[in-house]
Amino acid sequence: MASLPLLLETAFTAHYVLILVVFLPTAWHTWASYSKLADFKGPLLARFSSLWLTSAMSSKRANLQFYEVSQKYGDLARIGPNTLLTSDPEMIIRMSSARSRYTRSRWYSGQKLEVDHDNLFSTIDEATHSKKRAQLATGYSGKDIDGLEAMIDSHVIELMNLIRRKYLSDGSTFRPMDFARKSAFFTMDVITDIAFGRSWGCLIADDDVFKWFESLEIIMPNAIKASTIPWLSSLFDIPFLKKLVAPSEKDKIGPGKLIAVAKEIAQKRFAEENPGRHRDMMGSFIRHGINPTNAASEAILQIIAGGDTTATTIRATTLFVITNPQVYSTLQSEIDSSVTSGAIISDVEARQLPYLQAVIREGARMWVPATGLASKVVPPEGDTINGRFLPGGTLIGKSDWAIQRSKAIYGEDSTIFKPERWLEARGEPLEKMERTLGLIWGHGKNSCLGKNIAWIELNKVFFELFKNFDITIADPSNPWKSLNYGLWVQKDMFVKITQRKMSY
Ligand code: HEM
Repeated sequence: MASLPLLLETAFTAHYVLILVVFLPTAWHTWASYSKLADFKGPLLARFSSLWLTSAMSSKRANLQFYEVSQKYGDLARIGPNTLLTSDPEMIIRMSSARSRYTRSRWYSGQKLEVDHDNLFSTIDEATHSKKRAQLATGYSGKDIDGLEAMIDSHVIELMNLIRRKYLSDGSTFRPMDFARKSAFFTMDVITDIAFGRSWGCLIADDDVFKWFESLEIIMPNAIKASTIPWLSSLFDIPFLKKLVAPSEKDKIGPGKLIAVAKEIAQKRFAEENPGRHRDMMGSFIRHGINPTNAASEAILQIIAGGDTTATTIRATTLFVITNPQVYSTLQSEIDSSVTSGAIISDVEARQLPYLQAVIREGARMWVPATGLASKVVPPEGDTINGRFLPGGTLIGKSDWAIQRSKAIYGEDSTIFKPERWLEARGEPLEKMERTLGLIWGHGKNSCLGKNIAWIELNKVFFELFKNFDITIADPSNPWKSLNYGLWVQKDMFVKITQRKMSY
């Protein structure tokens, strides 16, 4: 039988071995990652671990957490052992300009929907990304697509018809409408029409066809968390885990259904004799050399990238307009004085209405639709910004709320909704505002390809909504549920809508 001293000695030895094998390497690793960016201030937890980022991404108000950090710790704040947050517009431009040596981080690879296949957005390799962008750019510009505007018009008409059919209130009857859901139906119908050549018909059915939005509310927060938090994203590198959580083409609803539809449509196209002859988005991609697998992936991406982002701008801008009486009446006066017929306004005409344009810009500024970190990687040789050295491999994400509420750029009243600022500013200050607002779409080699399409939708939908209807928020003390995960989950925005009398 072992003696007591021998047992104690063994226990002590094991203890030391444990310290040597586990504690010291962990301590060394923590110290090494802390000291790499010791120069940059940020929340205490963030200096040593991903815990701060994990908690921010789980808070449902990540945009505000980033904003607070930027305000407290300045232009380059530390939000993780290897992650900085920038609120400097020039830094965003520097990282994404055409010749920049900064690259896309693993955050992007978390944005793919299909387990084994990258779309444009989830592609990290710079050369592959720029080759794909070149194949897709003409289609996205709208130049290759016949009848883009007429198609968007048809969905604007469906939205107006839905309101008239089911949601018009009058003196004695209140028919509340969830504006959050219906604006998403509108953008979904437009984007599925663009991507697939036929819309999902959410507005006509007045239904969440294929339970897309229901599924998105569950999937989106987790997907964005997984791509933002380094330890979570490494978990999903394990093929078994990846397969377990990824959507399946066999699903009858949600993202799995979307993948199945996209693949079916791409297969049918490529089975045709001359698949590139169609004058629609997929036809354009095919003419520019895309293969069948990528054609399906890019159609899926359009829906993810272009549906809810545009819907967020429609909801937030509408909320700001209808809760600002002076803005509301100025906008309606401009609209009323420019109406000449019952037809849907053309994009060209809408772009000439200064107050409408100012309202859309201000709405997009106040409520940035895509607030994910979208972090870029400092090139291996490092970089020096305002005399501070950024080690190679550091991740740099963006703080949209801080950028778009900058007092230095937008003025002392930058936190309020004031479309007039776009009409009052002149010269260099206006140029700075425009350049900074442009960053809600990203910049340069990483910029949004759907900007033009989104702007056409916004122009038409606001003009027609405020031309035809008076809209008030049903419960001003609780206007909507708006949760931020990098993208937004917005719901329960109930409004009262009444018909306006037309004078044309
Ligand atoms: C208000 C509406 C929209 C906003 C604010 C928006 C914003 C953005 C942002 C911030 C990015 C990423 C930039 C980066 O990586 O740094 C992006 C990428 C992208 N967006 Fe949009 N977007 C909108 C609408 C749309 C629409 C309607 C479409 C499709 C028709 C679209 C298609 C894309 C695509 C394909 C990319 C990937 C570009 C790439 O990786 O090279 N977006 N968008």
